[in-house]
Amino acid sequence: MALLDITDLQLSMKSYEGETQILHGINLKIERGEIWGMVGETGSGKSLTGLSVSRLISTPPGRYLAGSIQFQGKDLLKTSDREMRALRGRHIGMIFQDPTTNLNPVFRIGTQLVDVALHAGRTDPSVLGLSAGASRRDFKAAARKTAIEALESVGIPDAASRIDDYPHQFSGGMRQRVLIAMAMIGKPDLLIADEPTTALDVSVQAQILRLIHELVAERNIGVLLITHNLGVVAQICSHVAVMYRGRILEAGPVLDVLKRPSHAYTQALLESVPTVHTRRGELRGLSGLSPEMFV
Ligand SMILES: Nc1ncnc2c1ncn2[C@@H]1O[C@H](COP(=O)(O)OP(=O)(O)OP(=O)(O)O)[C@@H](O)[C@H]1O
Repeated sequence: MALLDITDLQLSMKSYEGETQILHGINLKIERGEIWGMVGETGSGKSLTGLSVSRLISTPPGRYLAGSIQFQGKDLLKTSDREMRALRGRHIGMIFQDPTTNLNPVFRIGTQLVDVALHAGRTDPSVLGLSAGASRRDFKAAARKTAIEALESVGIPDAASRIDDYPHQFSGGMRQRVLIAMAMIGKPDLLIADEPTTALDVSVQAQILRLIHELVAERNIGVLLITHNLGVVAQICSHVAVMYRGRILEAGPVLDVLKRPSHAYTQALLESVPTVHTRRGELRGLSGLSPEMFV
């Protein structure tokens, strides 16, 4: 059984203009230990695919027209909201783009991490090293200890005292580490990361990618990494899925797809990446390519 098995996922969204189909039959299988990069131009449906797996799309305006999302054999599209809340934060971790909007500025880092640890602990006390009968006080103490360990595991020095800082006392890279710690606190089996390094400068971006790579190797989890950046994919992904207008055009091991792209769109996408040798005016755009050329 695959860790995550998305089959023929079709999603439409309603807006004031009417209902539009956004995902046109997504198929994707992620096993433990794999880091899947999902690339594609803006609006191709990457984020809505990730949000579907986390079941964070409200229905309405969203509507699933067909398909299933099997997570460890359970169809997430048929899972109750209550069960989904328990899965998120425990079995499915999430990291989103901008750490400034995902950390609450008025609460200490520790308060926010402890909240997440307590949520995961309520679902499964073993995450905090406790049994179900543990007292409230035990839960609180264990959640704080787990929060400090989580900060240490993402490389925050002096975690035991930094945990009482406020978000503004952390740099952008450190805040993103906190969000990774938060996503990993429940010891998830699957991590969904949507543009986790886009807001960071290049050297911090590389550190964060290295950290995600290390966590995957250490904990043998599966990752869906959504990005518009092929450089990020080449750096840490084992596999890649190329999206275009709500469809996956091409998917497979990263070396195969990037070295021998079988699709004209993937080729065009690769050619559009600037290199140090690209001269001004040489950049290739993707405009003018219609989806009919590819599907
Ligand atoms: N709430 C919504 N209601 C209606 N349409 C939406 C909604 N959210 C997204 N869409 C549309 O769905 C399409 C896919 O959006 P999505 O955010 O998944 O793209 P993306 O590939 O992640 O793009 P980006 O790289 O810009 O984040 C877009 O055309 C977008 O306009």
